[in-house]
Amino acid sequence: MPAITVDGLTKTYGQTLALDDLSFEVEEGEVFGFLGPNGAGKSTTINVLLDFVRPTAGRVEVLGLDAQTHSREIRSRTGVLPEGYRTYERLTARQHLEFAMDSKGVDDDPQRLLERVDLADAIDKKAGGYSKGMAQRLMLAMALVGEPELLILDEPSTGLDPNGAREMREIVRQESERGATVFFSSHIMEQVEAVCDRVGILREGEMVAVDSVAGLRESVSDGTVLRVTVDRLDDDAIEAVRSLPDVSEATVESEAPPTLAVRVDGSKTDVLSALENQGLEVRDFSTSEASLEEVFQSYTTEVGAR
Ligand SMILES: Nc1ncnc2c1ncn2[C@@H]1O[C@H](COP(=O)(O)OP(=O)(O)OP(=O)(O)O)[C@@H](O)[C@H]1O
Repeated sequence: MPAITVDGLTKTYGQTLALDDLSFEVEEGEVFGFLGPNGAGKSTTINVLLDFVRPTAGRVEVLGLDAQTHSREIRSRTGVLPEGYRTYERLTARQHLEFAMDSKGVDDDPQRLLERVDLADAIDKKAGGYSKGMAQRLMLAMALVGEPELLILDEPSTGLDPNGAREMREIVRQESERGATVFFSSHIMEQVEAVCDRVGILREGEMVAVDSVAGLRESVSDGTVLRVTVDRLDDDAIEAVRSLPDVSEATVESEAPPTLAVRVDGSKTDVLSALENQGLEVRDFSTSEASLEEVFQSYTTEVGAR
């Protein structure tokens, strides 16, 4: 049984089509990264999973239960870090966790939970004095209460410094080892690389790719990127490269030294020949695997859209 099933999910807000016939599954025990640029529909999807938002059409199941008719049970078995959630200024970390335990009807150890997120020192301090990163750590600890079967984290690295982001990844890994399914959204590709079994890329309410990070790289990397330094830049030469059948993209990467970045699926020599045939001198070239940023761009920008 998948931990999450989204089938033909559509959500409109007035004239805005936030989700457009979206379908995907997250397997039990999987760490699934849900990626997409701002406004792609990530939070809307998460809000439907938790029944904070009602779908316009489609079916959504979480832990095998209908998200609308069984939202209470789903929430009691799920740890959630919602986007834009605010802490209560006058409550301490301990009180926040006690509140989370009460509302879930479970027992847990606030000290142990706060140690995991490196906030144990602040256990009896009021959240009003917390930095953004501390508040985010506290909210993560609240999501971990009661060893949930499923963790749904909306942009969990928001407000965290690089150390905090690393610790967050470590916690995701530990939770996964314990057997939990983890579903988290991000608009930063690099954050998902280290921890995700699979990644889904959302664009304008549609899933444009679902695969492992390696699989995504490969799919773009028909997308090996060839970097060619030439003696000068020339529009006709760039056009000639673009028109080659194996080239999906050719852009000017730098003016000095004049360098082109060419995404090429087949023969690289064809690219070099095309430039030379246009009277350019090739001074240097190198190839590289598609970076994660390029993968993300390739799937989510107008120009690079596949
Ligand atoms: N309550 C709402 N009322 C009207 N429009 C909304 C509402 N919530 C979201 N939208 C619109 O739905 C679309 C998807 O938004 P959503 O917040 O789900 O995207 P997101 O991928 O989570 O973005 P971000 O990375 O910026 O958080 C956007 O066009 C947004 O403006």
